Amino acid sequence: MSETDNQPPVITIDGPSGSGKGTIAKLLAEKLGYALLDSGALYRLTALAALEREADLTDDATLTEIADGLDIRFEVCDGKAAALLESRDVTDDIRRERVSMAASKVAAMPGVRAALLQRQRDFRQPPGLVADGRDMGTTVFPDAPVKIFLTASAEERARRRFAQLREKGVSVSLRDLLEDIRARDARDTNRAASPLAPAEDAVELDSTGIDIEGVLQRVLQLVRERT
Ligand SMILES: Nc1ncnc2c1ncn2[C@@H]1O[C@H](COP(=O)(O)OP(=O)(O)OP(=O)(O)O)[C@@H](O)[C@H]1O
Ligand SMILES: Nc1ccn([C@H]2C[C@H](O)[C@@H](COP(=O)(O)O)O2)c(=O)n1
Repeated sequence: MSETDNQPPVITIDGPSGSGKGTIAKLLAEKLGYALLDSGALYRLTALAALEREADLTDDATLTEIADGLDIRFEVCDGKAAALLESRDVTDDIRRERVSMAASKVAAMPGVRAALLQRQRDFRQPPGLVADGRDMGTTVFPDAPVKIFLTASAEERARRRFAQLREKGVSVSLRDLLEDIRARDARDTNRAASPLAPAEDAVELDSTGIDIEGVLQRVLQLVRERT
């Protein structure tokens, strides 16, 4: 496997919300025995901390201070990954819609992104790392040997989220979910700081109509070809 400056290799998986990045990143990390970085969780934790402090979600200086001072940990509890904020298990809280929306605002702040940069790079460890997010291949790990940009149509992503929430017993309208997805896509793509975009050397993979196993097999094929 190619390594830059003797650094452990990184496989980056970027793409819009609901494209399946988190699912594929987790399966791939398990398969390869690599560490896993869910970078979105860092923005969600920052957003939750900001909401709890009733911070102004447009005030970059305040949000940057919150991101800089975040007391967070990731642990595995009963085989499940847990996110802790100030030693409280907030795994479910950071997935709530209010936090999703806040995370997308917080993530647009250049100071917040700068504050979280080194924390993300610190996840790189032997034998390797799978990192999922929006700017893993462009900004956080530009030297990654394998970069994937995973997409799916907005309608398909809304249907996936709808099924996921229905399974959890959460009642939502497909139309509202589609609107939310489009709003988050627009915010993630149009922001000035590290917008959602494929790296020049990323391989784009459209997962519309391909099941999880099918996507995983294509990604594994790419990893084999490029490492
Ligand atoms: N190829 C696929 N076919 C069908 N369902 C899928 C596929 N990939 C993922 N899913 C399902 O879609 C939902 C969203 O997937 P996931 O959370 O991995 O997306 P994501 O890109 O990480 O989203 P976010 O950026 O919002 O965290 C999950 O319920 C997952 O099981
Ligand atoms: N590298 C990243 C990761 C995430 N974000 C933003 C995008 C979302 O609005 C929010 C939560 O991410 P998710 O858990 O849905 O993947 O954080 C980002 O800007 N950069």
